[in-house]
Amino acid sequence: MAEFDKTKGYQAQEDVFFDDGREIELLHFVYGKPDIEDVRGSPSRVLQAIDEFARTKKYLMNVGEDKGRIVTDLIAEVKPQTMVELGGYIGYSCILFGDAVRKAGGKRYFSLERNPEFAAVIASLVDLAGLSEVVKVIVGSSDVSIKRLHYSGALQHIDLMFLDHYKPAYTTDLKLCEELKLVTPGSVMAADNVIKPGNPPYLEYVRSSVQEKRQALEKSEAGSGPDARFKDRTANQYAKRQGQEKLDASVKGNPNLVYESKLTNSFEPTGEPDGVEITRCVGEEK
Ligand SMILES: C[S@@+](CC[C@H](N)C(=O)[O-])C[C@H]1O[C@@H](n2cnc3c(N)ncnc32)[C@H](O)[C@@H]1O
Repeated sequence: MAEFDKTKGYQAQEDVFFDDGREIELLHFVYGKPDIEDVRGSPSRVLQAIDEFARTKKYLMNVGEDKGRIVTDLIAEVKPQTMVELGGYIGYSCILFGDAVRKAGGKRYFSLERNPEFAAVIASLVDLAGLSEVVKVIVGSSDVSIKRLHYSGALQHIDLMFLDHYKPAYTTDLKLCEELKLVTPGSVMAADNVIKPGNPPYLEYVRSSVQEKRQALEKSEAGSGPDARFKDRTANQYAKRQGQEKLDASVKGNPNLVYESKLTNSFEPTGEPDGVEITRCVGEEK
């Protein structure tokens, strides 16, 4: 693994590091650039402007360049027709990966974002980047949006999914996608932040054999709260807007799907170690 380039480090993450007005400040920063007309229509220039804000003004919880490259390489390999991201924030991953999907010949990038203010920021920056034909921003909780997109026929299969939202929801949303047959053999998942802050229940699930998953399902007593292995800070990250989060404990998934899963180590844009778990669905046992 290459070293982290300290000259590119984001500002340090504060105690309150989002939803304090900085997302709108970012919009003013980007649209106030003297060369804004050269930025228009250029995904890489929009990303540069976002990075500049996060390096010189305030931290932003973006995937960043290093982990971003892991996923853009994956997009070039998988060539997804349809890619879904869970958690869009201000649109960094959406612009980086939506552009990569378009370059790889793909048709659709769905960005699912629960906070309507953040979703509006994503839509504005996606438009600025000239990606509105490929990217659809979907406002709402990921599980509700996945179901609606599925039942409306707008989403029939997920070729590649980037998980980067409420950490305890990674496993329940993956299981939901399995149940709806959106994730089938051939689907690939890339999960962010599996080192920082970490996601033991998700890693356990995607690294389990079919046999282990069937056994776990038989003795499953999952409640609607987050798994106790998450730290309070992670479990309550969105409490300001959401209060006590509830997860759908009735979602069983499809334990018969065979996964091959591997961690790629990398860095947060601040330079802290993190990793992306890449999981390939390679078959289904009957
Ligand atoms: C780490 S940020 C996403 C960063 C983004 N993927 C990037 O790299 O540019 C997580 C985002 O997920 C959103 N989020 C959290 N839980 C969600 C849920 N259940 N459904 C949809 N969005 C959610 C938050 O509002 C936040 O904007």
